[in-house]
Order: sequence, then C-alpha cells, then structure tokens
Amino acid sequence: MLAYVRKNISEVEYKTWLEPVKNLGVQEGSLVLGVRNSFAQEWFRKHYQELLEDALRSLGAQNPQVSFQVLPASQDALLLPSDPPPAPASPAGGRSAGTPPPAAGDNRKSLNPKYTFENFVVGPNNNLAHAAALAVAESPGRAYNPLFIYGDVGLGKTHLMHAVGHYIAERFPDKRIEYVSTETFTNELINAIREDKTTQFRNRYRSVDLLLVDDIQFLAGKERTQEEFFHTFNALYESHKQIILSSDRPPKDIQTLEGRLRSRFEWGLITDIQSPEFETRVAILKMNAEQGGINIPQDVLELVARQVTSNIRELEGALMRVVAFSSLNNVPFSRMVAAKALSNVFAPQEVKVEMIDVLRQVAAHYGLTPDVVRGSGRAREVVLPRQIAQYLIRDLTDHSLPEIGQFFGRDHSTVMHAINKVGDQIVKDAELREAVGTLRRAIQLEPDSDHLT
Ligand SMILES: Nc1ncnc2c1ncn2[C@@H]1O[C@H](COP(=O)(O)OP(=O)(O)OP(=O)(O)O)[C@@H](O)[C@H]1O
Repeated sequence: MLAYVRKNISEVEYKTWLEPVKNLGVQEGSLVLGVRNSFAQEWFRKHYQELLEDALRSLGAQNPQVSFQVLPASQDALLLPSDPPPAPASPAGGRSAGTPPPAAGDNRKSLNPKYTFENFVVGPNNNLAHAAALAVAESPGRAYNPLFIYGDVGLGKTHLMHAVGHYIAERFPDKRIEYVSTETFTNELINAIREDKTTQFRNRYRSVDLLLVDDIQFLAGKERTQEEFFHTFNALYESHKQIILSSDRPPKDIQTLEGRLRSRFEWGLITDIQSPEFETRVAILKMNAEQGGINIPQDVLELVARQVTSNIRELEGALMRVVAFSSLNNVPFSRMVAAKALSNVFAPQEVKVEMIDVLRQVAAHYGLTPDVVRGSGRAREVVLPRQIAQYLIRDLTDHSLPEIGQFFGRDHSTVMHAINKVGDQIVKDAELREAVGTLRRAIQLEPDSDHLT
C-alpha cells in the first residue's frame, strides 16, 4: 500500500505523514492505521483516506475501507523524520504515472482533483501561462494549438494542464481527456511493441479530444517514441483536437529533438512559468493552509515563504513540516516553530522570540485565545495568564516595560506590578514555577521541555 501511496504524493509528504503510520490490523472489515494524535487523524481522513483506499483497491480489495486510530503515547516514539530533503519528484512521480486510460464516462480519471483553476494562485510569474491555459480551456482546439508550457521543476506546469482538463471535463462530459507523462508514453509504447499491440496504442492516443503530455523534454534521443508521437500529434492536430505540452525548457533547447517535431511544438503558443515572487508564495501557502482548515499566522507563512524560494512543491512540503511539527509537539504556530521545523531541511534561520510568540504560547497553554489574554477581562483565569505572559516577555525579549504595556494596552506600572507579582509567587508556589518553566522552554523550543519530548 505504501508503495502505491508513495507514487502519488510528494516525498516530503510521504516522509512526514505516511512513513510513521502503524498497521493495527483489520477490524470489522476496515484496515485500521495508527496515527500519532487527533490532529493527524483528522488530517488523514481529509487528505489520505481516498488514496489509501485506492491503494487497497489496487491490491485487489473489493470494498476497501481504511480508518485511523490515535496511538497511545508510548507507541508514538517517532517525532519527525530528520532526513535530508528529498530530491525533486522524478518525472515519473505524481498521480499521473502509469495511470490507466479513463474509463468510459469518467473523463477525469487521469487528472489530479486538486489541480484546478480555482486552486491555482495567479501571480506575475505565471499570469501569461494561466491566461493561455484558460483561453485553451474555453476554446479547445481553436485558441492555441498546441499550447506549450515550460518552466523549472515544481512551478505548476502539471497543475495548469490538469486545470484545463477539469475545465473541459466539466463542460463537455463526453470529451475524452488523456494526461500522460512522456515517460509513461514511452513505456507504454515499448510494451505495445513487445506485445504486438501498437494498433491499440495508436487508437487510444489518437482518439482523445484533449491530450496533455508532461515533461516532453524526455522525448530527446528517443527516435521511435518521437516517430510515434509525431503521428499522434498530426492525427490530433488535423482533427482540431487540443494538445498541451509541458517541458522544463523551450522546444528550441530540447537537444536531439527532430526538426519536424520541434517546429510543430512551435506552431501554437509557447509560454513559460517563472519562479514565484514572495507575495505569490505567501498567497499559495495561505491557500494551502485554508484548504487544510488550518489557521496559520501571516508572519509564520512569510517565514516559510522566505525560506523556500523557487520550487512550489518544496514550498508546500515545508508548510506541511511546520504543521506537523507544531501539532506533534503541541506548540502553537510561531516563527520559531517554523524555523525549528525547517532547520534540518533548509539552511537554519535565527529567529528571535517576539511578544506575540509568548502571548500565543501562554494563551494556548491555558486554553484561551491571544485576544482574550490581551483583552480587558478581570477574571482570575485570564488575569494570571496575562501576568505570566508579561513576565515571560520581559524575561525572553528585549522589550521595555512601556513597550510591553503598549502591547497589552496598559501602562508600564501595571506591567511592572504583574512582573513583580509573578516573580514573588514563583518562589512560593511550586505549581506556578513549573508552569512558567514549561512555558519558557516551550517558547524557546528547548528539547527537554515537557512539550518537546
Ligand atoms: N500557482 C500555483 N498555485 C497553487 N499551487 C501551485 C501553483 N503552482 C504550483 N502549485 C503547486 O505546486 C506543486 C507542484 O506543481 P506541479 O506538479 O504542477 O509542477 P510542475 O511544474 O509540473 O513540476 P515538474 O517539472 O516536477 O513536473 C503542486 O502541488 C501544485 O498544486
């Protein structure tokens, strides 16, 4: 099952979420998988249930059912994988590789449901490619044919292609849509030749209405595949079927590509996707977080966006690491948490504790929101956390009393009173001393903290 899943998600995702899963056996017809906490349980239900059931189906299960159970703490020894970052996904990776042709009536089978226009953030780096893809989606076979999208790894070429597929599938349920990576196309051709089934192979690809071919640069040097693709291209083009191609470079830079293919690739529109700039990266992260139903503060998203600058797949993986780290350690999102979560994957970043980090941690510890702790409530359940937050801010940051006062909407003498009071009580009250110690270590992410075992 894991091998199946691994082929369909990014390596970072696989390592962060799937690798630590425990098989708890079959109960009442359902395969039970042990996960680390209720957050992970929810995450799995939302993001991986379907994929895992597909995996079981691929192994022959008739009516696959997967459920998730939270493991007792002792079985949950593994915190986070500390492996180095995986290499960018191979061209064979992704949901597409090896996907069988769509069954009749299901013209989206080879498309990733996440890759839609709605989920695609448009920025200056990709707006031309986006506009061209949209134009093609609206008038397939007539706007630009072929549409050739090129750009570096992980910048959204596949996403855009699939978005066109979804758009067309929605409006024309009968249209046949085929998405294939060049590697799969090549392998299928090799198999067809070996099994003497080249006619079926040709019929299949020449009868589609929309052909999406990823990583076309891998045609380089493969004469027989080029030959076959040339005829497929002609057949589709002549019958006004839409073709979209992606590549990591423009046609003119694909070495050992036959001239006749190169010129055909240049018949339509060639458009590129560049690396996203900072604001687009933040917007992509924000959308990802919202889709996962997770509320992540802007400053944390910005830190992640600063850390990963080129590959969006890696950017998403980085965010997932931060989410996992925060959840598994039971610490609220902060820039420090993000920096720590990413430190063994990317270049470590020095992050100073800010007032807001202390406030968030103290609020989370007492089950309150930061606004309530900072607010005007006078109940003891709120006043004590507020005083502790002020005490810890004084202790862990360089802010002056007036600055802390301003942060809490109070004057500096109130803050001083709070700090003195907590300081006095800590000496007498062991429980308070322990709470403050735990909070201090959690804020500084010290490994010996109760939270960070
Ligand atoms: N503009 C965007 N808005 C939202 N998500 C994006 C955007 N661009 C890329 N992504 C996401 O980034 C990830 C990588 O994108 P995709 O697989 O389309 O890249 P690619 O350019 O085809 O990469 P490769 O060259 O490796 O095939 C996907 O999860 C995709 O949804």
